[in-house]
Amino acid sequence: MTTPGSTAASAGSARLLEALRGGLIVSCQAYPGEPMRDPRTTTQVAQSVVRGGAVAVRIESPDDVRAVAAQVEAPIVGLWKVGAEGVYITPTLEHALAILEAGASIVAIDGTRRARPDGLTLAETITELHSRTAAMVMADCGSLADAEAAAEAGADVVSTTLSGYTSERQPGPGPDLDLVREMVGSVDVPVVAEGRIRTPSEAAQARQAGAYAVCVGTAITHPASITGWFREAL
Ligand SMILES: CC(=O)N[C@H](C=O)[C@@H](O)[C@H](O)[C@H](O)COP(=O)(O)O
Repeated sequence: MTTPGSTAASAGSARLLEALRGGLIVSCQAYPGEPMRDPRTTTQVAQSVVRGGAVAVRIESPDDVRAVAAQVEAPIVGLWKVGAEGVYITPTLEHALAILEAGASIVAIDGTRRARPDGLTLAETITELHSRTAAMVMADCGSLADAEAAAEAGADVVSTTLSGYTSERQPGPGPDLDLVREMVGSVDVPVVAEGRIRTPSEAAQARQAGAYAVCVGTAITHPASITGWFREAL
């Protein structure tokens, strides 16, 4: 049954999706122990990428989401990484709720078919998030089968974020454009191309492959990696 609250939530989601259509989402993340891992720095990076035309920012951890939400009007795709192996991207319902509470309007969660640490299924997690909040859920997937299962489980958006980082697909040097094409051809929710997009030309190719929006992180916001690419070329 549709309630007034759910109608308002779906109108908000439709507006948000429209704002993302064809746009660039920039992931602004610094990893534990790195010099730039500071909510104030993340906020300045987020402000800079919005100035450059990002339609949304992807921000990790409650502290960073809270800091960015206070200063940046662009929508936040929030996530919380717990560890770096297995199910580590917003692994539980509680992590997802904390990220939304901090100010994200979309929560990115592990969208693979692997067992989750809190014992909930992906479908149960998404159902709870939809019933308790007005937020949209982005499922970070590693394969076509993940994306199909995530869309079936109620994800509002699916992404290629985990391609090459689970056992299902080999990581290439660049983005997994084949997976973008496969997902676009198979699921009826928006597909975000994310992962190893290094150049404007690759971002454009992802759009041509059918991506609804394109998310770039390292190539824009991680100076240590970018410096390494240049150093290696010399
Ligand atoms: C696999 C994983 O944990 N990806 C993370 C997800 O938030 C980030 O470390 C990436 O920077 C992000 O996906 C953007 O990708 P790229 O930095 O390649 O443009």
